[in-house]
Amino acid sequence: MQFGELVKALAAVESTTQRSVMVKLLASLFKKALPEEIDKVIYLILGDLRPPWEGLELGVGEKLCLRALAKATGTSQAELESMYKKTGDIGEAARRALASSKRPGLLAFGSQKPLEVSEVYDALIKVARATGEGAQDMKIALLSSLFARSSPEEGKYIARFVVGKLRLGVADMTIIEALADAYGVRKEDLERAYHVYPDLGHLAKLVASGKPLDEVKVTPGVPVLPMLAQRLSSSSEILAKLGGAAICEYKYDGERAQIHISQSGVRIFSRRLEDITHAYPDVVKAVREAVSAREAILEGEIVAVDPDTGEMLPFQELMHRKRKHEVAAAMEMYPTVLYLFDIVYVDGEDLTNEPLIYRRVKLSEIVHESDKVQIAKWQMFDDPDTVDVFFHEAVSVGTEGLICKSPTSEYEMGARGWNWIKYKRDYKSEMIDTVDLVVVGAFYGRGKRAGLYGAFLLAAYDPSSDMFYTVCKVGSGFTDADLKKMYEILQPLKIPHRHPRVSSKMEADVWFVPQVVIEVIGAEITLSPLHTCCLGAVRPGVGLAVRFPRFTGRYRTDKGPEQATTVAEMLELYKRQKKVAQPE
Ligand SMILES: Nc1ncnc2c1ncn2[C@@H]1O[C@H](COP(=O)(O)OP(=O)(O)OP(=O)(O)O)[C@@H](O)[C@H]1O
Repeated sequence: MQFGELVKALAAVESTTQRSVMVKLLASLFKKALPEEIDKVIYLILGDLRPPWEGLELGVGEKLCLRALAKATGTSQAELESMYKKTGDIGEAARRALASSKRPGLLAFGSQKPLEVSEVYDALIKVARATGEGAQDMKIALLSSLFARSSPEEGKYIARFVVGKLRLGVADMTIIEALADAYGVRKEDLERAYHVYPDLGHLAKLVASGKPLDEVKVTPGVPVLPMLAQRLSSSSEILAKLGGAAICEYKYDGERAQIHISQSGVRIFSRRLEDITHAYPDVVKAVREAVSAREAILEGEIVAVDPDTGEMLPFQELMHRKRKHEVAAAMEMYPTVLYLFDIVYVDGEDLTNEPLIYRRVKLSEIVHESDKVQIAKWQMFDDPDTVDVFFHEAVSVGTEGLICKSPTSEYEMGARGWNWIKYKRDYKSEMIDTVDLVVVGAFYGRGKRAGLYGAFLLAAYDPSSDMFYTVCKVGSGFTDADLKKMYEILQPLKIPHRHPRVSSKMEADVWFVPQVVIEVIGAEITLSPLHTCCLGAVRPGVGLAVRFPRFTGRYRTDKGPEQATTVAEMLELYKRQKKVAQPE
């Protein structure tokens, strides 16, 4: 196909206001393409040389494009820049420059063979693949000879394409419809294939050469469209919707990761199927060590954790991974844990049609849990009250709530069905004041904190029973000096068992006589079945906990344990918290 033909179709697509006309225009263009070039036609229309998840980038900025144009047309760069500024469209600048060009040293346009789609595509691939030393000059040379051979109208689209501003508004679904129309295949079949193998160039080639779409299979290295969740706000509704029983999993607050293990190594894809492997070298390494499979596709959530305590941090802390040059530092300051919750494929076996409960078994067979790779915490329930208790536990330890799943459901690629239902809070609260809590136990530290305590179990005081009730485990906010000091002041208070005046569901590594009081602040006070403070006061079976607690740095030596924050004050603080609406 001549490139001019594609350009004519693009101009027509651009001028139409009707989506149905757009589909028709694309369909008639596709009909004219040969099977060996249809993929190139499609990639050019979509504005990416390869499916985006392959991560091939042209590496051409506006400056470079203008330099190539200057070289091809003999127009000065300053003039090109001012044309661009005036029109706001690099394509228009290219068109004008080519139209008025004297084409120095080259044949006049029209006296040479017209450009073919394949030639343009192949040249652009070369531009993309030029890397390393001399890459810039190479890219300019390749582009300028492409411009030199193109008509003004062709140059317009090439310029827009290379700087990533094609902006035709053609979406993947538009292409799917046009392909269905052009080749007489069912749109649903194409959609299904697309969920399994989201590469429209590849699929178009199959249909154009008359190959059946059911040959398209789940393939390690090629991301599948992720299964998504609906949302409901009560556990009874959720259980009813799921037929009475549900696998409930912690809903971790991090970045969704589709992890592919194949011959070519480990690759990680985001929720939007971008290749995010470069941001998580630590996850790649941990997966290699923890997963025993030659090939697999796993699904999980990458969560930032406090390097000293291993406790989960809010999602925002992952943002430090987004800039390439910051990844190494971010790995130190914000290490991650990968929580795996599904498996789509393992060693030649496509698991998408297997029930979740079976996939869960497979997952635990091939994953050997470590500090860095764990299986998402889950439990099966058929009673709304116990779901709620699990939900409060999940929130209090720093997750967003639960994802409740039908135990018998398949892995539905690309679907937001009712087999996965998220259960989050509508409101988040904000802790309005610090609290002074008593240290009743401690947990041994790891890594930098080895030999000291890594976290402490804290309690509030109840004057009516003269007992201490636990309310959080805190490891954040302590400097190295603080940790040493804590170890020293607690040493004489060590006892071989829980103090009789302490009520706790948690098992600490070390117990103390309740005496030391420290000041703590948290993100909020939540319900939690893990702690005994105000147990049953708000809901049966659950107490109160400080979520994301941290030491403020203040030792309340002025306070004895009986002057610590009381359980009644905790309840009051819980009730008086500011509620802020949770974004969807
Ligand atoms: N155990 C789990 N099972 C499935 N997803 C989980 C789990 N834990 C955390 N998640 C995350 O929760 C996301 C869905 O919920 P959420 O509402 O937070 O995300 P969203 O981007 O707003 O919605 P969605 O991804 O459904 O469009 C999943 O995409 C996944 O990243």
